[in-house]
Amino acid sequence: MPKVLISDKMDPQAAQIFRDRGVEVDEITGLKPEELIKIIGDYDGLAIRSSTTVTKEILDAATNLKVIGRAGIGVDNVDIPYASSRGVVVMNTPFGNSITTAEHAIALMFAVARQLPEADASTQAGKWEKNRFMGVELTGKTLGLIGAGNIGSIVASRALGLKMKVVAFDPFLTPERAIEMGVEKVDLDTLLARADFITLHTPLTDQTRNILSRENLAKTKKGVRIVNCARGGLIDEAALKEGLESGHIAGAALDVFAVEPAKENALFGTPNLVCTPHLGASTKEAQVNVALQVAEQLSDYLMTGGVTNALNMPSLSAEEAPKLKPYMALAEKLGSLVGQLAQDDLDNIAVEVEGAAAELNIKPITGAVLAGFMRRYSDTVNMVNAPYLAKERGLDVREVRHAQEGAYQTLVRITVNTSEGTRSVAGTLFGNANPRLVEIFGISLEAELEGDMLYIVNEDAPGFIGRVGTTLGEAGLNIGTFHLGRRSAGGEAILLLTIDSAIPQPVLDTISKLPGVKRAKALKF
Ligand SMILES: NC(=O)c1ccc[n+]([C@@H]2O[C@H](COP(=O)([O-])OP(=O)(O)OC[C@H]3O[C@@H](n4cnc5c(N)ncnc54)[C@H](O)[C@@H]3O)[C@@H](O)[C@H]2O)c1
Ligand SMILES: O=C(O)[C@H](O)COP(=O)(O)O
Repeated sequence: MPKVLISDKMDPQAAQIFRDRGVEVDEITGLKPEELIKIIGDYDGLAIRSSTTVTKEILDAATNLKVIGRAGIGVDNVDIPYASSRGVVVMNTPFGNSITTAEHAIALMFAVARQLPEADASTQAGKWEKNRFMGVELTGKTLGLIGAGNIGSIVASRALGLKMKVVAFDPFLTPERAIEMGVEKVDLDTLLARADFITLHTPLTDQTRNILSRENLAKTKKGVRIVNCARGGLIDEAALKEGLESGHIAGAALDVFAVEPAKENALFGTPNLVCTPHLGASTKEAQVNVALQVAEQLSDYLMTGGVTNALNMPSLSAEEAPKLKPYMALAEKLGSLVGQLAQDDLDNIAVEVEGAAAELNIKPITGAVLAGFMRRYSDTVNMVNAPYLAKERGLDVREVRHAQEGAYQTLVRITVNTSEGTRSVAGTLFGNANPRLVEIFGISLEAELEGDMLYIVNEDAPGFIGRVGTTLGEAGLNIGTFHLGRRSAGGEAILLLTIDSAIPQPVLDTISKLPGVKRAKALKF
């Protein structure tokens, strides 16, 4: 039974879903990194929010870990490249808390426009400072959205409802989508010059880090108010403090900070600053959503192989997974066959699907081909890290679909260009379930790729098969299955045998020296 650790506070329904789906679950929150390192080796899955940081050291200790699920959106607390290189799938729940977070951004915008926290504190202190708090209306003001994805677009729709004008800077926002959202797409400098309010809704990346830098803050309109409900590193906090103190920035509301938990921060106490402790996603509704989603996604992956919302692997729905599984088994075997037989250090591989296979999601099939193929370089390759390792090695991967059926109702073919020319192998599924090799280097040959196998390329000649049988027999090796194909009578032939045990090198050497043998190789599947 797979085992999952929930290491951050999560709605209790998550644990219940794991149990209902046959996954063992432990909930241990507040662990220090060294404590997590000690126990993580026991788990197949890890469910987190933003408090657990998944570092290289934790991943190195996570010897059984297959999947990390983030109950929320931001995954900047997970070393995704390293998780990928270790074959660990990383998933998030990209929509579960978007409305809640957008509402928090709007709430902060009102709070900063009307100085609500300070007015509240003053009133409850008995001061009745009616003349101290003079706010601004949102109606008619320009909101500058930096990032117009899921949350940004919800903020835009709410702001339009409040009769604001919305301009958006997002390099990936298409003009059509901008029109659909009712916003004006602008460049960053235009946004900075025109916005009365700026809200941030991008992930923290190398491109967005410090997007509101000192230089960019200086380009904002005097009296601008800034709301950050995305990630702390997006704003230069020291420059923001100076802007607030000088009065150039009329107010700022921050839910997120460069260093969290932000128990101390130079910004605290600055005038016209409103702060919340990373509460963007903290509503009952959002927490139920993300907890249910993450538990379902992790259970699906661990129990059925279904992949949803993965950041480092193509999606594979729980409905698709059973259909694709036999194809992935076939693809992995074909990839492994090519990897074992390739004599060159290949820099290209093409995956072609034909007939029924062409109607399926090709990405998992390609992932499986690469996993099989890349095993020639490393034993720890799987579908998650294979595409990354392939990219690292500069392997050019091509995918081709042929909707038309050929000789087989469904076919997967792998082709590589080698120094000796183009080579391809192909396989099909018998009964939609059983992977079979059907062609190897232009020769028709049907075989199951299973266990220890012996591959021989020879000149077709009388008595050859007998000599191979005798050599194996004399070495005490039992032939399980026997498959033969040839280009033409007397031409090049391929012999593929399953042997009940591994083939010792001296036996292979003897076979290689038999008359007519061009190549003999032991294979393992
Ligand atoms: N405060 C919270 O509790 C809380 C809750 C949920 C999400 N978040 C954070 O909010 C942010 C946005 O989440 P989302 O769901 O809208 O993400 P999203 O992926 O749907 O949208 C992000 C948008 O940013 C845009 N973008 C990327 N690079 C950019 C750049 N250089 N300049 C401008 N735009 C750029 C993308 O094109 C995309 O449209 C994330 O950082 C997420 O972690 C915070
Ligand atoms: O990216 C997110 O989903 C938010 O930052 C929420 O973080 P939390 O789950 O720690 O509240």
